[in-house]
Amino acid sequence: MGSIVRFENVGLRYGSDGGSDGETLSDLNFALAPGAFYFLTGASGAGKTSLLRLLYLAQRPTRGVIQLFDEDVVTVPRERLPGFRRRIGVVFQDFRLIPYLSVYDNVALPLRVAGVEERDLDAPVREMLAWVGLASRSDALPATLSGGEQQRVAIARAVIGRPEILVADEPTGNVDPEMAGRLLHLFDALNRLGTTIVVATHDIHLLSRVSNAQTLRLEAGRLSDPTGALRYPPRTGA
Ligand SMILES: Nc1ncnc2c1ncn2[C@@H]1O[C@H](COP(=O)(O)OP(=O)(O)OP(=O)(O)O)[C@@H](O)[C@H]1O
Repeated sequence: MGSIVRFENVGLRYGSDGGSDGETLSDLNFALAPGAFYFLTGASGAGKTSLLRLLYLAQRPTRGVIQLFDEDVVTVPRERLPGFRRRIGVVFQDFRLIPYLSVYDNVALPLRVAGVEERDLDAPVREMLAWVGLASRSDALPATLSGGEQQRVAIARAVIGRPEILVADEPTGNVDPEMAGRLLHLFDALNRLGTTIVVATHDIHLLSRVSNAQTLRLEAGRLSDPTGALRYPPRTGA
């Protein structure tokens, strides 16, 4: 125990070209503490999305060890990956809402996939829609929503299954500062319920808006540690 995510000597290279220095991500060594809030910052192209894709198991590293929930997820059999993915909520940079499903059905989707009975769906879905301020838009199709509203649907869908980790890639990228503040407030509230949060952003103004957040910074595929977040968290129960 002690960490919920652990990267050891992780590197990622896309394709087969490039020499030994052709990696997109290099020498990543860090651990994330359960229940903590992290911002991942860095310039465009620094590798933020790539690191998040490793974290939510959309991409395997070229080298190194990645542990989630104290298990090695690089060598784990493929059929076990969905079980890990269900424990991680993802807010994609481009939302990825299902265009032909209503707001309600988009948010209900993870519960339906997890086999929750229809009669048990309604209350949590309506509660979540109210939480993100979209109770009155539940029948709308995504294309009829504003960018900020779509972003909130994406967030509701990511958190409805009560993931242990929430990963969000530029979740305030398309909204005005007021909406960005509201979305961060949602993440903060979720964090207070115990969810570990990782938010990638190149908007450094966001960083000061969550009082207990730590910052990880990527520069050309390597992590630096402005707030000391990378120090391995103390092991409990020692
Ligand atoms: N599927 C891919 N195949 C090849 N190269 C890729 C792929 N995805 C990303 N890259 C490259 O990896 C580097 C890092 O990209 P990444 O999207 O991870 O950066 P980022 O920090 O998230 O950028 P942004 O803030 O612009 O989203 C870039 O040079 C990009 O071109």
